[in-house]
Amino acid sequence: MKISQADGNVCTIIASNTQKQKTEDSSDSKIIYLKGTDCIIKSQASLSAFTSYRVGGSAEWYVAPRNLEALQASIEYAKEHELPVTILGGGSNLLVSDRGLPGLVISTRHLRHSYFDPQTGQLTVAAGESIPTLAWEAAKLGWEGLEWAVGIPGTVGGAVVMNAGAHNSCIADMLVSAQVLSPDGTLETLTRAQIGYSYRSSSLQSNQSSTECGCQPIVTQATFQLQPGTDPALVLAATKQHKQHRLTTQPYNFPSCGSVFRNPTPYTAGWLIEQTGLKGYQIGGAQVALLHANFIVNRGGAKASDIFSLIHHIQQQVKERWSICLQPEVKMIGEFQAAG
Ligand SMILES: Cc1cc2nc3c(=O)[nH]c(=O)nc-3n(C[C@H](O)[C@H](O)[C@H](O)COP(=O)(O)OP(=O)(O)OC[C@H]3O[C@@H](n4cnc5c(N)ncnc54)[C@H](O)[C@@H]3O)c2cc1C
Ligand SMILES: NC(=O)C1=CN([C@@H]2O[C@H](COP(=O)(O)OP(=O)(O)OC[C@H]3O[C@@H](n4cnc5c(N)ncnc54)[C@H](OP(=O)(O)O)[C@@H]3O)[C@@H](O)[C@H]2O)C=CC1
Ligand SMILES: C=C(O[C@H]1[C@H](O)[C@@H](CO)O[C@H](OP(=O)(O)OP(=O)(O)OC[C@H]2O[C@@H](n3ccc(=O)[nH]c3=O)[C@H](O)[C@@H]2O)[C@@H]1NC(C)=O)C(=O)O
Repeated sequence: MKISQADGNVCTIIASNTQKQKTEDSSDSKIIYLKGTDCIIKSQASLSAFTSYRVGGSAEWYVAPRNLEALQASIEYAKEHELPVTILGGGSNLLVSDRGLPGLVISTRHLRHSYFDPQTGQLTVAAGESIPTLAWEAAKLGWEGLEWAVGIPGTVGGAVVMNAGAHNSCIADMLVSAQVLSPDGTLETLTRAQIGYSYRSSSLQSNQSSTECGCQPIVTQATFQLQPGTDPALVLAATKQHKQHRLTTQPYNFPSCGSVFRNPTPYTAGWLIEQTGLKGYQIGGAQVALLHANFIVNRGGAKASDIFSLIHHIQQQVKERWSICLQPEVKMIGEFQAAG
């Protein structure tokens, strides 16, 4: 991002009676420093680099707070300016519109800390920590419980909200509690039972990612119950096996969001899509993966609209052939134009 220093266009705006923010303008971007924090809010920040599909337009405003205070200040800023808020974790389950997102996108990727408590076997981690990194760290310590999670390239927050899972395990199996920042600004600790989990679903998932003037509950931290005390070599071996299985059954060589659709019991989406003859089917740069039909991969230069159109094409074809409506697991956010 270019910031024009030459025109010296630095101004101060009053966001509330008590808080001042400084802004620097340039022709194509603007930066706002939130007073009392090390937080910078940028305008027109491209989101494609922050999503695993590598597509999508820009956030009207973007911030990546490094601590709870900065997160709260960001939310206050959004409220004061009546900006809708979208929460971005690792962006590995998101399809962001080519037109970008209005309002403030809050990335949790800089909310970092982790503590493995050997007394309790509990792992307490901030929302922005990487799930696969934690899985490898736990394995190296000889702690069992997260072997299945390698290869899921998301954050703790995203995994808690999505109830990420693989190989017959999921986050709900090991979550003790999650710390959540509510839209009214209060912090509360929710137990697994309070979160209400089911397959790839939780009560923390909002219907819309961008909510009007305010935001969805934000997971700031989670505690998982693991089992310490195993020979690290054994846990590492199991973890490597899971990763290897993924590499042979799922396409990791092109950008994707993992499974596009939830599995409709008693079928699997991949099987249904393959049996419908759609493997390899392509719209623009978006393709039904050859290795796994429930993955759509960006073969290069795909637009979000290509992926969106392909999702709809798959749904239509599978409905026609099997009378089954595939439900997307991927969260589509921003404006999309349904095909006629
Ligand atoms: C190659 C590949 C393999 C994958 N394999 C699997 C798999 O095996 N199993 C599986 O379950 N998933 C898998 N996924 C999908 C994805 O990684 C998971 O859904 C993951 O949990 C998403 O986490 P994230 O941090 O990237 O969330 P994002 O994609 O950033 O966000 C997902 C949703 O959660 C919300 N959100 C994110 N963080 C927070 C927070 N802190 N507070 C509140 N809301 C939040 C967002 O607003 C959004 O609605 C895969 C993806 C890829 C690319
Ligand atoms: N198709 C897609 O759209 C995308 C796929 N991916 C894939 O998702 C997976 C997860 O990605 P990513 O989040 O980068 O996590 P990785 O699993 O690649 O790495 C996470 C951490 O774990 C460590 N680690 C990795 N392998 C081992 C090992 N064998 N032994 C010990 N430590 C290890 C890494 O250390 P070190 O840094 O030392 O290697 C790193 O710190 C990867 O397979 C990646 O290729 C990721 C993003 C998008
Ligand atoms: C990747 C994700 O999660 C994955 C998770 O990694 C894996 C491993 O546990 O199991 C689920 O996939 P999946 O049900 O497709 O698992 P797989 O073992 O690959 O396939 C299931 C069955 O479908 C068949 N299959 C799969 C792909 C395909 O193109 N054709 C096909 O016929 C397989 O032969 C197998 O009999 C999760 N997907 C869902 C929607 O539940 C994700 O959620 O993003």
